[in-house]
Amino acid sequence: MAVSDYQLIQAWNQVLDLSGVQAGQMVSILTSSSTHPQTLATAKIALAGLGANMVQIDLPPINAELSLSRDVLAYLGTTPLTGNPAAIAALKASDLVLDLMTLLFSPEQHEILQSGTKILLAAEPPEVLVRLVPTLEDRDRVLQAAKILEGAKLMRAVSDAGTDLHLPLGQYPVMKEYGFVDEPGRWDHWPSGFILTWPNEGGAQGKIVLDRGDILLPMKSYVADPIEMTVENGFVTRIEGGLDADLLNEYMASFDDPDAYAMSHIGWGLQPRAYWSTLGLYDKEQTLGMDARAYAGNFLFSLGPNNEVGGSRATPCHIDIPLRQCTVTVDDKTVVRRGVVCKEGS
Ligand SMILES: O=c1ccc(O)c[nH]1
Repeated sequence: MAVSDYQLIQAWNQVLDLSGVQAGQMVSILTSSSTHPQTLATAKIALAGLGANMVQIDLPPINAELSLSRDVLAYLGTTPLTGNPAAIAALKASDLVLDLMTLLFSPEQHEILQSGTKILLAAEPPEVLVRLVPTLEDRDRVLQAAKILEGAKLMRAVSDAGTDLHLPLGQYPVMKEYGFVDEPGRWDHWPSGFILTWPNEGGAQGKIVLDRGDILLPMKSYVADPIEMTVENGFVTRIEGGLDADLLNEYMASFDDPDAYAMSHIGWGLQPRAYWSTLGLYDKEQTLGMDARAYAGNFLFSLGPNNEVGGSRATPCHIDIPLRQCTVTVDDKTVVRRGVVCKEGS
């Protein structure tokens, strides 16, 4: 429901403070046609109140003729920044980029981060931003989980529905999403609150069963009939089930890209203020579904790109699938038991 400008300015103040924004620092606001006007207007007021130096870079939307979905997280890789050296130069010259457009998983994002610039993505609607405004406790929770995941050799996910997934680790770094950018060169997403990494190339093996009620993104649907995925040597080789499986198969086949079936990021949700049920309360185009990705106790796996962590796969097809009721272990620690986050990875 509607958020007052005052409330959203307060939320921006909290996020910018946690992100260490100082008076005089250079902040670029990256926008496009999908940018929410209230999010933009209140960001500018909060930045002015901090005495930050700001510029807005507005870019035309792209990929409309290529993407079957209007969701900005559905079709990745090329972005309105691709091939725009003037805009990239401005962002690299900034201390912080507020990405109200969505650069996720793009080569340009890497280039900008490597210059030391921080990037904070904020594309959910104002009421979700306000409800899930990040806190230091959110960061602590994610950093605790990162301590367990960093250096680990194996993640496993099992469920009564039949999931039994073996995910060797070590090749890729851990990504911590807690909603603000407190170090140079860091990317984060407000709202979030989850931990992720990638399985070793070709290492993921086993079976994933999407049970009734599990979520498909960007479809933004709750699975009605179970979908069974076979994972062999890091790729999903079979997707079987009923109508949901048929819909997913057609959508993924439309990319005509074998990399779309590669295992992408894996991890679990840690955000207590996010809910599995929220997705059902929004029109599909009103949210990216970050509640679904972040709710505490999900096992979130993804298909498609791994360029985010230096891999070679930049497929535009990106599917995020948070599962309920899974038990997730990292080496000998249980981090989620039947959909409930364990304290300290007991
Ligand atoms: O914040 C995000 C959003 C989508 C995704 O796949 C990962 N992290």
